[in-house]
Amino acid sequence: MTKPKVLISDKMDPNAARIFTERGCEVDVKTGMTPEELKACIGEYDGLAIRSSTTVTPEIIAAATKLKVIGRAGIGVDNVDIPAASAHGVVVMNTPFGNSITTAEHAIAMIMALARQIPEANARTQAGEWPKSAFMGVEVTGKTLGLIGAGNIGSIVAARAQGLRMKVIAYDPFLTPDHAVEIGVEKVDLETLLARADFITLHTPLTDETRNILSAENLAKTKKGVRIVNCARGGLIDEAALAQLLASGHVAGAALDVFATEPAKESPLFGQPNFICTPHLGASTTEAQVNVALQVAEQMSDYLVDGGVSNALNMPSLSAEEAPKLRPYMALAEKLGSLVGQLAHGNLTKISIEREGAAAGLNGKPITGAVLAGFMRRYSESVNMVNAPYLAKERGLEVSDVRHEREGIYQTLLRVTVATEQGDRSVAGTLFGTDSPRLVEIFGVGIEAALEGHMLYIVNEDAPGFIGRIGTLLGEHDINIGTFHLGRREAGGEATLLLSVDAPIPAEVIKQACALEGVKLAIPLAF
Ligand SMILES: NC(=O)C1=CN([C@@H]2O[C@H](COP(=O)(O)OP(=O)(O)OC[C@H]3O[C@@H](n4cnc5c(N)ncnc54)[C@H](O)[C@@H]3O)[C@@H](O)[C@H]2O)C=CC1
Ligand SMILES: O=C(O)CCC(=O)C(=O)O
Repeated sequence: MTKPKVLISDKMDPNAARIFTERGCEVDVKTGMTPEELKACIGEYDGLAIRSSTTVTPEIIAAATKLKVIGRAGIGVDNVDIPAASAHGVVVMNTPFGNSITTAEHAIAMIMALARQIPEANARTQAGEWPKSAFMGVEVTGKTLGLIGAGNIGSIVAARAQGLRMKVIAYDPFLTPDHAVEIGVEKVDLETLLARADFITLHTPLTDETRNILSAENLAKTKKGVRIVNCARGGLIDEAALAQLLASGHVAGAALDVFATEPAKESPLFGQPNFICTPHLGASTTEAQVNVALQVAEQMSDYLVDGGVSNALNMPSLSAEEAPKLRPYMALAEKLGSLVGQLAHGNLTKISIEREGAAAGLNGKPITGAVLAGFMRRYSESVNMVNAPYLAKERGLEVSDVRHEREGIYQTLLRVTVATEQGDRSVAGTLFGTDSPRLVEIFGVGIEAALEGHMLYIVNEDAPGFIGRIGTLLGEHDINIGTFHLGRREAGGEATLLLSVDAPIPAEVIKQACALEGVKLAIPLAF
């Protein structure tokens, strides 16, 4: 088996390359590439591991014909076009906790540096000035810290700030009152935070809602003498307005680790009084970089080697422990989805997945993803579990997942039903022996078969002589029958025949099969 190939395109702790190699991947490390260089080589790789320097645009993704996973050794994924990745079936993962302590500590360091103007005092002292009377700081004890965003990093900042005896208030629409109590912060609205905070720190992702959250208008509502820290993302603050307020003295200090445009080579903020900045160093500690490198390499290898999915932003999680148990179900689910997609006609707008017996106790999302991957193949060749739910949504397909704890005849069963203009059509399957996927029912007819390779589905009048006729037709065209399965609801009604053949059946032969006496329907299938 060929090894999955991974490209590390940003500076990353060497532990990442070590883990990839140990887990059976081939690794190339190529940092500092231009977008054109990346585009030229990305087609070779199954995995791409990045930090913040590589921007993964739709053009890069379009060129990444083998790519299965993008791993961000860090938290923010605003440098990855997730909709484009999803549409191409590429999983995007991050490492949501590996650098949070480090980034929170950077924010605290910024608060302390601003309170005592340490960078400027340091520079002027080393320049031989000894400017003792030029610097009068403020204590942080007893001051109010306003957090905008109280997720992982915001919560750690809150805990550290409480240790410094600050009062912490937070604006975060998704912070529950219970969690606010748990982390010891007062939940407030943005207006209140702006009016009350002596220090403001930002800890949100950059989204349409948070972009420019500290706009000129909102900055003007802050308390005079406020100090502002941004170790989250550039674009959260109006930098020009902040520069003006620093110059006027309304804002007593600002510290930015991140800028709207990076690398920030020039800015209206540079040179303003009590302005401090660092070049996106929030996550730059030895500890954090080892954490995120190990984690991203483990996660990406889990996916490329074993199919485990964790911390994916565009796919349900599937732990490496869970993956082996779910894999046969996902194989069955994909086959049933594919079968119903090949058999049902017309405009299909509803699909339902029922899990019965043992299957009811499993993680349903990967099973649903696999059914959709099989089903959506009727519309597009390049469908997988990542892009199938997006394509289904795009087509307005209503998807439901229903669990039945009861066991029927089978100890475990998956049933996939589509709503067609002629009514509901459903197929069902189970796992046999060593987890081998088997069809057990097709459109209400009990029929037991493995869904593999090339097959032919026939509905015919249940009358003597038909098996001979179809056998003769296939034999005349040198088509060898592998397996043969029959089923019917009642004698003398309609019979269903499902057979496997060793090679694809030409369209002309299908036409002749349809013309055989008693045949109502003949559809070639492929799995
Ligand atoms: N400077 C650096 O090197 C680093 C920067 N970061 C940045 O820090 C950000 C925060 O990271 P985490 O705390 O781990 O993320 P998180 O997802 O745990 O927390 C983000 C919080 O922002 C809140 N939020 C979302 N929309 C909001 C809005 N409109 N107003 C107020 N709050 C809102 C969410 O409810 C959530 O609680 C990341 O998105 C990343 O951009 C992360 C690591 C390093
Ligand atoms: O990788 C880095 O240095 C930046 C980290 C970061 O911004 C993040 O994790 O969101």
